[in-house]
Amino acid sequence: MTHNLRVAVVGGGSFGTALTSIIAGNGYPVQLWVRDPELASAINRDHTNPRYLPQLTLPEQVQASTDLGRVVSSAELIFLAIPSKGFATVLEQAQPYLTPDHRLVSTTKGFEEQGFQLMSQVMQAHAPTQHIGVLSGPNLASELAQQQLTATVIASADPVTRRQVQEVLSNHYLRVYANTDMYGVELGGALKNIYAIAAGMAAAMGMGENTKSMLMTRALAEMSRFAVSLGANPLTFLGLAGVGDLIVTCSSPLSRNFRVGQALGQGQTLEQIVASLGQVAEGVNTIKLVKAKADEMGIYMPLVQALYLVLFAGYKPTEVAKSMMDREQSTDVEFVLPRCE
Ligand SMILES: NC(=O)C1=CN([C@@H]2O[C@H](COP(=O)(O)OP(=O)(O)OC[C@H]3O[C@@H](n4cnc5c(N)ncnc54)[C@H](O)[C@@H]3O)[C@@H](O)[C@H]2O)C=CC1
Ligand SMILES: O=C(CO)COP(=O)(O)O
Repeated sequence: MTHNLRVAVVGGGSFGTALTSIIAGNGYPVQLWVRDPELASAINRDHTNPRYLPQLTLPEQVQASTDLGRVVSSAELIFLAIPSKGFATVLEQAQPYLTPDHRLVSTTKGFEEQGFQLMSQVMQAHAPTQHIGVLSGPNLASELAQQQLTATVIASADPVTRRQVQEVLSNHYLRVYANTDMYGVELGGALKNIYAIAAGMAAAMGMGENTKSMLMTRALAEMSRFAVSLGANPLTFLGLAGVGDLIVTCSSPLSRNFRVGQALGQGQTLEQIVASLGQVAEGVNTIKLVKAKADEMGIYMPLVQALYLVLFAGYKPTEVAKSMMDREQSTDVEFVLPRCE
C-alpha cells in the first residue's frame, strides 16, 4: 500500500539508513540526503548503502540525493539524522528551503557545543516551523535493520508531528509511543551515551552483574539529578527514552559508545578508538560538554567526572573505579526522595 505523505531523511549514516528503510517499507515515498555523490549513486543503483548497514536491502522507491534543497523542498515530514557536531550547519544549509508547514524531527542524541543546546533548541532557533519533534529510545540501528521487535518515542508539543511520525514509522516490528516532554526525552537519549562508555569499560575489566546493575542505576540517578537541575521532569527518565535506552546502550556491544568504553578498558587510546570506529560515538564529546556544564552549575556527577579523567586526563580505568568506591556513602533515589541524615 502506498501513501501520500512525502518524507525526507537527512543523513545517510547508520540511523538515517535504518529509518529510511522502515519508512519506505511502510509504503511512503522517501528521499535520503547524503553528502557524497558517489554514495548517492551507489544507493540508487544497488539499493543498499555500502558504508552503513551494507547488508540491508533498501526498498526500490528510496531515492538518495546530494541536493539538500530539493530533498527538503519536496518533503512534508523531515527526519534529521546528523551527528550533533554537524547538525546546526546542515540545518543552516536547509533553512532557505524550510517553510512554517514543514514537520522537523531530530534523531540526534547529543548536544550542540555553542550554548549547550539540545537539537530541538537548535531547530527552534534556526527553523521557521513550530512543528518540531525528537525521536529517541532503545533503537540500535542494526537491530532495526534486522526488524527486531522495537519501541521508540516521538516527543513533541505538536500533535500533528506526533501523529505523522507514528503513522510513517509504526509497523509489525516497531511501536511508536508519544510523549509531550520533548526536552526530557531528548536529554535521556543524549545523556545515556556517557554511561554506555562506562558500562563498556566495566565489561572489559571483567566486572560482574552486581557492578553492572550498580552502574546503570546510579547512572539513572546522575542523569536525573542533572535533568532536574536543568528544570526537566525526572519521571520521563522512567520511560523508553530514559531507562530503556540506558539499558540497551549499557548492555550491547552493538552500541558504538559501549564499544568505545570496551576499547578504553582494554588499554587502547581514545585517538586509536575514534579513528578505528568510523562512526559517531556521541558520548565522547558529551562527557566533555556535560562535565563543563556540571562544573558551571555545581551539579554532583561523579561518574561523569571519573569518565572525564579516563578519556581526557590519562587516568587508568582501574584507578578511577577504585576511587569511585572510596567516596562518602550516600542516599538512594536522592534526586526525588529526601536525603537520609
Ligand atoms: N546508530 C544508531 O543505532 C542510532 C543513532 N542515533 C543518533 O543518530 C545520530 C546519527 O548517528 P548515526 O547515523 O548512527 O551516525 P553514523 O556515524 O553512522 O553516520 C553519520 C552520518 O552523518 C554524516 N555526517 C557526519 N558529519 C556530518 C556533517 N558535519 N554534515 C553532514 N553530514 C554529516 C556522515 O557522513 C554519515 O552519513 C547520532 O546523534 C546518534 O546518536 C540515534 C538512535 C540510534
Ligand atoms: O542510541 C543508540 C541506541 O538507542 C545507539 O547507540 P550508539 O550511538 O552507542 O551506537
